[in-house]
Amino acid sequence: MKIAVTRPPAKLNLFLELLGKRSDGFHEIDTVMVPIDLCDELKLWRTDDPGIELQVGWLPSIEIVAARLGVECGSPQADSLLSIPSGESNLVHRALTEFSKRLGVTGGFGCQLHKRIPAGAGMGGASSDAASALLAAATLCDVSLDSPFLWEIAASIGSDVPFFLGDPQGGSGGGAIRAARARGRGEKIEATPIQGTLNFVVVFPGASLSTPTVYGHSVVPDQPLSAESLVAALRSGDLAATQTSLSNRLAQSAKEILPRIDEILKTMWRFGMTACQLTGSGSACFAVVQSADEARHCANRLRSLLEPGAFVIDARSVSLPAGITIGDTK
Ligand SMILES: C[C@](O)(CO)[C@H](O)COP(=O)(O)OP(=O)(O)OC[C@H]1O[C@@H](n2ccc(N)nc2=O)[C@H](O)[C@@H]1O
Ligand SMILES: Nc1ncnc2c1ncn2[C@@H]1O[C@H](COP(=O)(O)OP(=O)(O)OP(=O)(O)O)[C@@H](O)[C@H]1O
Repeated sequence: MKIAVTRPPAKLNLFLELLGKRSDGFHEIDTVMVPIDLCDELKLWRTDDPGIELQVGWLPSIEIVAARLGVECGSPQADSLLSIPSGESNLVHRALTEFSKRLGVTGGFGCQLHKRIPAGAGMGGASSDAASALLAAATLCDVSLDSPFLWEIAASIGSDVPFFLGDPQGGSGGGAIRAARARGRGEKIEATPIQGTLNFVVVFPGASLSTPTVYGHSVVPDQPLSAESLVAALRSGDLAATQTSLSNRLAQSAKEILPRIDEILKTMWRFGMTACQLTGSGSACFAVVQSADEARHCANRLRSLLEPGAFVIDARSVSLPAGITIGDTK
């Protein structure tokens, strides 16, 4: 039996500006996103019976993840942070159902999803899983990875999903999941070259935020900021200019909803991580630091201060082949 194996990456928003409120209830946005080396794990195979069989778990284990977040397994706090749907409300289930319908796939799919990316963190976990499921299903069904209908399905599932399909021109074969600027409601993707690698410290404060709620509380500015200076800094590899061009218009709304975000950012600042901000609609915060060593050092110091009760990692920007590895089970 052929098994597609893939590792959906998380993302960080280095820039996010609100350009206006649309009649469909979404906001017109301008954002720059970077995939990072914090990844879920997804395996997908075809089945004779129609339907989607989805198994979900946490890595390394739900007990270890709960302990780091300082919540008791089985408690309401753990449920709100760690319960991942395995039915139709999982974006992977929705993606595979839509794919099967659009392509007229005979039979169904079996999927094993192991999570590392926190949910409600602004790191695109569910969206990335859905995009990877589409790429894996296309590979198993011999459908080209740059088929326009994959992007249509992705855009219908969520504004962040197309970013994780990768840039068809981005690599040999299926393209690459890499830094990009996204506009519209986030589904219009334009690759943004990064010179070198960015190093991050990421803090998930052990509380999830609802994307619609954060957007709903946000204010569209009269004079929106432009992403151009950040795009130029990324292209030239100018780290200082990148650090001073970070911006996220959703941060104010997220801090009002979850004041712990402001506490985390102030702590990061005090530890010398002055280029720090919220990612996406939160709740996770990140800092851009000088090197991988500094990221490891700062993460270790913050971890000893914040864990249990938060999730602290060092991470780096990545560019990943959208192509999927196909294995065979004996
Ligand atoms: C905050 C970001 O993660 C930044 O990358 C994205 O803009 C949100 O992407 P997402 O989670 O895939 O969002 P969706 O599932 O498409 O939309 C969830 C809800 O967020 C709000 N929303 C989302 C995207 C957008 N451009 N404007 C919005 O106002 C809407 O209330 C929408 O109903
Ligand atoms: N594959 C999935 N992984 C995690 N959560 C999922 C998944 N599918 C659906 N969900 C539900 O979606 C909620 C939001 O998950 P997550 O925050 O990862 O989504 P996202 O919109 O891709 O990311 P962001 O936090 O950037 O908005 C979760 O709390 C969970 O209830």
